[in-house]
Amino acid sequence: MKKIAMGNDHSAVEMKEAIKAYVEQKGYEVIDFGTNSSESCDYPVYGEKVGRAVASGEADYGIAICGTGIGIGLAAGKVKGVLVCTCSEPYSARMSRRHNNTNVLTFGARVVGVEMAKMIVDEWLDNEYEGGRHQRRVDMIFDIENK
Ligand SMILES: O=C[C@H](O)[C@H](O)[C@H](O)COP(=O)(O)O
Repeated sequence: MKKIAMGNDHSAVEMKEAIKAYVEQKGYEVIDFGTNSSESCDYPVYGEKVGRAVASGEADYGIAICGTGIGIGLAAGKVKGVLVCTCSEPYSARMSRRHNNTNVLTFGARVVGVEMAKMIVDEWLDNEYEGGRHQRRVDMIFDIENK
């Protein structure tokens, strides 16, 4: 069973619960890094946890949610080996898998509703990386990390 690391800040507890149930229903196991409280907290903590789980291989994919998806995505993307897709519509989610081989998806609980989030998650999880010419470009991104 493929594993998804999930993390979120205080703005996205309800969204996380809805998406967690949705991906479990799709057949994934979820590793939930929290937060599970609506008390104000700092999204970099949870972005890093998701990023590290994916980079280490503990999880196959990561889904991280904050108010906009931006801050938690910036944090997850600082972990070496992580490629983040922050998006608010399904087309970008789809293409980020097919062309960019992203391994962490983020979106904003204050930006999209649950049904749009499910569509984004579907496109992201149900599409495969195409490789080929795209691998050269993805390798170039990782080269930047090593400079
Ligand atoms: O990118 C950051 C996220 O959108 C946070 O969820 C947001 O900044 C939290 O804002 P506040 O502390 O006002 O709830």
